[in-house]
Amino acid sequence: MRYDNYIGGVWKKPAGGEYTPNRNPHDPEEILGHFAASTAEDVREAVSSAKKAFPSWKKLSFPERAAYLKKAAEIIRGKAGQIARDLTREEGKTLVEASGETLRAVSILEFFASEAFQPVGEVIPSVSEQTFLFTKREPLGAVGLITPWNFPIAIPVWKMAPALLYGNTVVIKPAELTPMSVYHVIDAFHKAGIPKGVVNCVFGTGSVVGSEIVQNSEIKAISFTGSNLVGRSIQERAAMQGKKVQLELGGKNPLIVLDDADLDKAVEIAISGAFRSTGQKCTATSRIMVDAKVYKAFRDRLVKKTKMLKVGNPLKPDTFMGPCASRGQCDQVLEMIEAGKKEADLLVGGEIPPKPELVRGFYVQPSIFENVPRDARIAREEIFGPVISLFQVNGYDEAIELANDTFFGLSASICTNNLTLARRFVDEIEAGMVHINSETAGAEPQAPFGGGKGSGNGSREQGKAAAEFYTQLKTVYMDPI
Ligand SMILES: NC(=O)c1ccc[n+]([C@@H]2O[C@H](COP(=O)([O-])OP(=O)(O)OC[C@H]3O[C@@H](n4cnc5c(N)ncnc54)[C@H](O)[C@@H]3O)[C@@H](O)[C@H]2O)c1
Ligand SMILES: O=CCCC(=O)C(=O)O
Repeated sequence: MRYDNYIGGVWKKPAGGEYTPNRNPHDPEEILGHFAASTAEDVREAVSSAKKAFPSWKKLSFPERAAYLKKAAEIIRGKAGQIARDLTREEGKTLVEASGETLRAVSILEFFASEAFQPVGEVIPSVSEQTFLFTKREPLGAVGLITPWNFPIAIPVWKMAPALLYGNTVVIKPAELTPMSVYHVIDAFHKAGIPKGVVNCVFGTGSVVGSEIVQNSEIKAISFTGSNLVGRSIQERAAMQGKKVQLELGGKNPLIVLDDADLDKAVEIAISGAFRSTGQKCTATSRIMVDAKVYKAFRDRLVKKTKMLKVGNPLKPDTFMGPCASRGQCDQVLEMIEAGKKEADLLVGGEIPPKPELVRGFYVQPSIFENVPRDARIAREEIFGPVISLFQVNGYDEAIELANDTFFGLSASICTNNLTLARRFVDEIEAGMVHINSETAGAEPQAPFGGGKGSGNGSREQGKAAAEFYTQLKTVYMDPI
């Protein structure tokens, strides 16, 4: 089946008439559908339809706009089973995770719909007793949303929901690898009766569709999640035009295990944080610093549990870890593992799983290295795959110093019962999101999401923080005549 762009409230064929197959990473022979391979002309049409729809969308009340979010949430919930299956088939994460992500998209829509009933702006005391001084938040206009493949429904929704609630119109470009999940979201908004032009979706490549969104002067702001390289180039291009930009980039997230930690719990936290979604989360655990007093006990339990993880077809209920999302991603992970073998000691994994039923898919074993030098590539570069580097440290001070010795600053975790050290960790770790006795991955829609250092540009998504990006403040001095 062919899937077209959604522009001005209708499904439209791409100007060039070209389509790209969407393949299942478990078995790339299986094609989910053919998606529009759009041109810059398609983007310009989408932007002009978003621009046209903006004045009347902006005029609706918050609850009126929120009603469309609520309706779209109901529609997605109603077919969550089918959407999750498609998500697994196009991205490769397990069905359990895909179902969780689909329902998370529903929660995000519901959260932002509920924000319609929260105060926006503030009343400020004026020096004049006559003056009513207040701020209001106004939408920016047509905004461009560029999303990655690793959370193919949650990330698009966590950008669309606040953008729309605060009165912006949207042009979204999903990742080439995972267009189906966004198709389901757009279809839900269409069925919810969203006014024409408020939501527009253009499928296609970053270099054509993404680039046109970035450079189009009618796009007032860009929210981007993806790689560092692309994000920084978007920032540069957008800055030249004075556009607002939000960047969510990579991570190299540390987990510290102190000598008083519950080791079984710490192992669970490490495995879930590092290997779920095949390690393809910006928040995945990738470096683990373990106190020397418990290093051997922790390492042995971690390796034993990792050997027991079931890697395989992500649609099967007993599978723990599916394939990488693409051949390119898999090759990149294998290349980093090969680099690791030269730099450190491999404890487990390190290969393509030797199972005949997996040879067509993009599979790699969950892998753990130890004796990793701190300047090794596997210690410094984002791998975006199921690979852990273990470090033996002497106490908290060495652990925190090593944890902070990275270009990135997205998420971090510590396992300890020591309140004093947990508190120090909160203050001293250079990360946007901090976990005590829970894994580095995971996010709730009502809390701000984002990182510092190389992981972004300081902007935060979700929660009340989302309003900062999708609105501008207007300060009003109101006096009687
Ligand atoms: N911090 C976060 O919240 C977060 C979340 C998910 C993924 N990521 C990061 O994303 C990366 C993996 O995702 P990816 O491979 O999809 O990243 P990517 O940067 O290649 O692509 C992200 C999006 O940008 C588009 N794009 C590519 N080139 C473009 C260009 N020149 N102009 C405009 N758009 C362009 C792509 O088509 C895609 O839609 C990882 O590095 C990961 O850490 C970060
Ligand atoms: O990959 C980035 C998003 C991470 C996330 O949503 C999670 O950890 O749950």
